[in-house]
Amino acid sequence: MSGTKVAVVGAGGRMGRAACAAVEAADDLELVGRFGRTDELGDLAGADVAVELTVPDASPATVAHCVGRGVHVVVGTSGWDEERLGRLRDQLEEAPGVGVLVAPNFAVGAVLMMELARRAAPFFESVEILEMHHPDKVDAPSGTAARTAELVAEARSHAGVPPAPDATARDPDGARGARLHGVPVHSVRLRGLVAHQEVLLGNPGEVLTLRHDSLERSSFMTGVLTGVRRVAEHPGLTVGLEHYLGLDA
Ligand SMILES: NC(=O)C1=CN([C@@H]2O[C@H](COP(=O)(O)OP(=O)(O)OC[C@H]3O[C@@H](n4cnc5c(N)ncnc54)[C@H](OP(=O)(O)O)[C@@H]3O)[C@@H](O)[C@H]2O)C=CC1
Ligand SMILES: O=C(O)C1=N[C@H](C(=O)O)C[C@H](O)C1
Repeated sequence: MSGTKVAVVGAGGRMGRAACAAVEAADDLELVGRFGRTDELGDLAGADVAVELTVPDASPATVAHCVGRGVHVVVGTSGWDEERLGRLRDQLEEAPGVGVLVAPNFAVGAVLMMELARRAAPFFESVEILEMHHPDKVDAPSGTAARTAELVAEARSHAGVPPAPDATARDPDGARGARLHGVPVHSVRLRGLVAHQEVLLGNPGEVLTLRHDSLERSSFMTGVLTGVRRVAEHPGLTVGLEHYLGLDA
């Protein structure tokens, strides 16, 4: 069955294998290429869309190669900070019609958790993020936690919320976690876990906990396929699957 031609880069990895299987199972998509670390990307086997699921060190060059060949890209790899996104935006200006989706998290529940955190953040004195992943993950904090911190910080700044109270005066071992956009982020790596996050929001006398659990990688596949099907309709750079789901209204 032919349809949108899809190549998966990072095809041998945990996510890459799941993405190949999901594309193969979809009647409207055709898996034309599986690329690993040592493969020449070339013309991406004639793909219309590449799904990029590698490692943060390799992702920018891989995506740049695809865009240079006029291939739309759905990027799941973490590590896309503002500097990397800025370089990609510049490249996309020279590639009109090419779409790139950078999705910090493809799970619908995680996208909703981030959106709910953004909305709730201005109503609470304190916000902290706890992200928990399998111990084979190479980067910390997770891309999801980084994006959540950014959204939370933007919402609080826009609403004029003061910094969260914190009397800590001595923390020689960094027990208070990393600070991303001023939001404390705590990373756990534990055998048995897949991908989990809690956003803790506190006020006097109350705590709201927003929690999402990806219990298996199938949780990401609906989002991957949505990205593949829609990326050509969104030329330029889109950050976050919410923009393809109508959640940005
Ligand atoms: N957005 C989302 O919803 C999700 C994002 N992720 C992210 O996706 C990425 C991949 O995760 P995961 O599958 O668990 O990781 P894995 O380590 O299982 O897979 C990464 C794969 O990329 C390959 N690779 C490394 N460099 C290159 C390269 N230059 N070209 C082609 N392939 C390359 C690796 O090959 P080799 O084995 O030879 O090194 C490996 O097969 C991570 O950044 C992770 O954070 C994960 C889950 C969900
Ligand atoms: O490496 C993972 O597993 C995951 N990576 C992404 C991230 O860094 O946020 C998405 C999800 O958390 C799983």
